[in-house]
Amino acid sequence: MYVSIEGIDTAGKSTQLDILRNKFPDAIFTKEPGGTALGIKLRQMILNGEANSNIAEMFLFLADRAEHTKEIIIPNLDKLIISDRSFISGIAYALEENIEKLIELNKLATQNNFPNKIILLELSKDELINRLSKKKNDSIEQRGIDYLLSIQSRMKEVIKNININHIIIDASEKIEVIEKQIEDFVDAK
Ligand SMILES: Nc1ncnc2c1ncn2[C@@H]1O[C@H](COP(=O)(O)OP(=O)(O)O)[C@@H](O)[C@H]1O
Ligand SMILES: Cc1cn([C@H]2C[C@H](O)[C@@H](COP(=O)(O)OP(=O)(O)O)O2)c(=O)[nH]c1=O
Repeated sequence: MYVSIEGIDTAGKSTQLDILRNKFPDAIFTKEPGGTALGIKLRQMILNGEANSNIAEMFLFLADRAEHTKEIIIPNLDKLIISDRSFISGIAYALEENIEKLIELNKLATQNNFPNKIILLELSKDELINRLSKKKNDSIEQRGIDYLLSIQSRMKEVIKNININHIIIDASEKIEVIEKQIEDFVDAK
């Protein structure tokens, strides 16, 4: 089963994934971008802001996703896969582009391998401001609060309209409360 944890920067994905590694020791843990050797190079280029074109940046993420799908997702579909981000981020962060067109591009990149379950960690504006203030912001995070909140809204729009089993969790809940909700959702048939 392929599960994706989604959420804007600082939503708490890495924190939950560190806990999930102990709960699901046999699962394959991965991420986008950067889940493959090629993806690591692509992620570095992107986060260093090397793409001047937003469309070029989008295609770099699609290339990461295509490589991730071939190298990690498809070979492990018989196991539990838990990924830090997926095509949902790909659609949500490409703010200027049409969602339907992006779904088609992501179907191509993933060879129609979308997650079976999606977990969205949803942040309030105040909590986002609080958390971003505590870290060095990369080129995407430097685009600001309203940019990230509009991405979060777009994530919710895509998740609610695409027919994939999902849960939306309040990311400002206590870490252990979020953990329990995630584990129950992943364990549910
Ligand atoms: N439930 C939570 N409550 C309060 N702070 C949290 C919670 N989850 C994560 N954090 C903190 O928020 C920051 C971002 O968490 P992180 O897991 O790195 O987010 P992401 O991987 O989504 O960018 C970290 O400082 C982390 O300790
Ligand atoms: C997967 C993906 C991520 N992104 C963004 C989300 C993050 O800002 C950045 C990835 O940085 P990363 O540090 O890997 O994620 P996070 O900050 O959540 O730990 O790229 C896209 O713009 N498009 C995509 O397709």
